Amino acid sequence: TEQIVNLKNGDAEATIYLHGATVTSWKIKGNEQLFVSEASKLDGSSHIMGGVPIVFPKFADWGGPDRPFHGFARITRWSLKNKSDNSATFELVDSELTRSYWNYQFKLEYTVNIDGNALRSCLSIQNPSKSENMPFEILYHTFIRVPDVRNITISGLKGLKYNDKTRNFDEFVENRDLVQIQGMTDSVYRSTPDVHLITNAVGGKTIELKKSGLPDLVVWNPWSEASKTFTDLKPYDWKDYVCTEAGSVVKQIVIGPGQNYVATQILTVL
Ligand SMILES: O=P(O)(O)OC[C@H]1O[C@@H](O)[C@H](O)[C@@H](O)[C@@H]1O
Repeated sequence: TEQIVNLKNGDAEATIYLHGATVTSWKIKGNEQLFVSEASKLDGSSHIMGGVPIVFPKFADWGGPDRPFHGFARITRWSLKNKSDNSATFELVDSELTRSYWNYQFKLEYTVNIDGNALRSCLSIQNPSKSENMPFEILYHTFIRVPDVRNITISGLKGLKYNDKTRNFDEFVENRDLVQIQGMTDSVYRSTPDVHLITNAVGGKTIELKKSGLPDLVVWNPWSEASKTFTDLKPYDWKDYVCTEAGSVVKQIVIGPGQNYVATQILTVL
């Protein structure tokens, strides 16, 4: 059976694993824009450490070791529904396994499309139940490849509240115009604007992250010490990426019977 899907459109290429529907490669003129650790498992035995994993239906811990951290969508094989040269649509529906973690019916439809300098990810989250509301969290766990994480900046966060997981999850207000990564960073910013710019990405370029249906932004980099605690990271990987994770994780989204919710991310190399 097929493990990966390849897309091509002019100068752009992308690869998506059916495992987790994780985009693992996005190249413009041969230049890789995403980071995947060489230590990552790619055989379906764990989530992929890099690319764009999808976090659903819960961000982070959600009750004991039985429930997979960051949800089950990134560790489940999705099915391929449609494919053209430049786009592919994947689907994930509830199963006995997903209901054992989370007892809801659901259908996720995920379309990835490459066009010019843009990678578009569009998720439709559907509640097929006739009677039950469906509460969930959703997040694109994007690993942006960078030459040196110490030189990047992230715009659009000044004045916003965030919870800092490296400091007891306490709440702070961001006072920097441009956020830099100068140590271990694990911040959950809430209600952020729909556009953020990440500077000094591959080739010194700026990446625009545009989101809709995704109010929050998590910024994560483990830095050198914490890196060692991840078996799926190499010791120096932390320098080569920043995670800018567009999501709805502070407040759960609740959709009624028969409703759906659309969450979109567009990354563009400017
Ligand atoms: O190793 P994982 O499960 O992909 O998680 C990586 C990181 O993901 C981030 O989203 C979290 O904020 C971090 O706390 C976490 O360490």
